[in-house]
Amino acid sequence: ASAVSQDEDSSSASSIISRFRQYLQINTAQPKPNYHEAADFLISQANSLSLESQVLEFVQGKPLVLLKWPGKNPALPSILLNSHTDVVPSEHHKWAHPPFDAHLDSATGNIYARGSQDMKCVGMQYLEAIRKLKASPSFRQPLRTVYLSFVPDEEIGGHHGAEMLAHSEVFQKMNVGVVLDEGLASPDDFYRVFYAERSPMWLVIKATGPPGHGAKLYDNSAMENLLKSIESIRRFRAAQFDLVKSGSRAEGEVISVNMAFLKAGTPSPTGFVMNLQPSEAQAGLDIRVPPTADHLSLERRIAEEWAPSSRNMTFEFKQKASVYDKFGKPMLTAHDGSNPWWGLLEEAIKNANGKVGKPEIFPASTDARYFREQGLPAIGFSPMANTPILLHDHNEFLNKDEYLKGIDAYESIIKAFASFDERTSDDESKAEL
Ligand code: MET
Ligand SMILES: [Zn+2]
Ligand SMILES: [Zn+2]
Repeated sequence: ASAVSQDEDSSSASSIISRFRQYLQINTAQPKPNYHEAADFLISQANSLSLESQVLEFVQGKPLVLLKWPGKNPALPSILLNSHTDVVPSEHHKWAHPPFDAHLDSATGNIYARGSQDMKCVGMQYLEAIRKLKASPSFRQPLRTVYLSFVPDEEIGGHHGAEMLAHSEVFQKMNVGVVLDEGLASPDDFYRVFYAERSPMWLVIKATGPPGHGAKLYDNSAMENLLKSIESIRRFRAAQFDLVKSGSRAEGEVISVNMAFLKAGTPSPTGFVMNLQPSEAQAGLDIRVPPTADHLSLERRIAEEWAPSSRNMTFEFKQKASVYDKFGKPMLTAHDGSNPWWGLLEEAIKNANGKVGKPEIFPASTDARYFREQGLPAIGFSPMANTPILLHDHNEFLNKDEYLKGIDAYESIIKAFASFDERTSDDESKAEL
């Protein structure tokens, strides 16, 4: 076939979908993601698009793929399109289609795969949007440099991925002006856009107490001590949830607390010993804290009510992110006239026939916090309208037409961002230095 027909072929909807499915079929599930296969695939995509590429391995075995589309004016702050390559584990047997088959349902057009929403869709959509822009006669080269980062380990905290990137010398040199990262699907036809996120706090509380006969009623057992905490945590959780149920707060505006595990008991070959009260009991809690919440009072509550030493309890944070950036300000990206990127994004989405919802706080956590921490504006956006929210759930899917529409949205956004010619006052002060 001639070069031209090959080009036409690579831009056809079916080849776009097949590349998406190929990426989805790479098993990058935690805790043993196949990162090298994903990196090889991404580099091959970059080569087919003539993008510059490098693999950063801040931690061995955890490649971070960084792609560059150089702009005409490299002095202007660049655009960073971020996505993570890992996905959460799945209970394979509970899925209608195996999570790494990327099964395409011919009747509905739904593509079933772990990562179809979170967030291999976004990573591939960036690339497909660039493919379209490169092929479009009215836009061949961006004014600003566009970077794409495909980072490892987001699902386990991002410490060996985005966090190290954001602290690296490479990142300094990239002179990033704005970051795009993941958002959430929306069941209605409005895309969701996020200007902040809740900080993760993964807490393990542990109770100890004297062991005893299973028939004895006594005070201060480990189980009793832990249950008192759990009662208190449940009251707090219910009060926060009530604010959401009554409509007075959005999901991202309250502190959520959910139990991730309970661990106690003395194992026996048939299960657990029944007539022995254990001397230790633990609970793991996934807590999410809005950037404007009073996190000091939450920490006091943890120390005084949820794990008081007076009740023989201790606690440990498995993950605890700051709610402040490096200037000591809560991590909130401006979403008014003071941030030109916000208006550009909304307008670009509308130009691609998309509807945009009200700016929200992302209820979970993303790598965007590492960029916001550096004082950069970061916007959470995954173009998935008319889609049930299935991240981390069974049968995660994305419809192929919705995926294709998302590429149009990014084409419009990347074009607008990369062409944006006005220096913000911040850029000017940087340029003076
Ligand atoms: C604790 S890092 C965040 C991991 C994942 N994105 C979550 O929100 O659960
Ligand atoms: Zn994600
Ligand atoms: Zn996730």
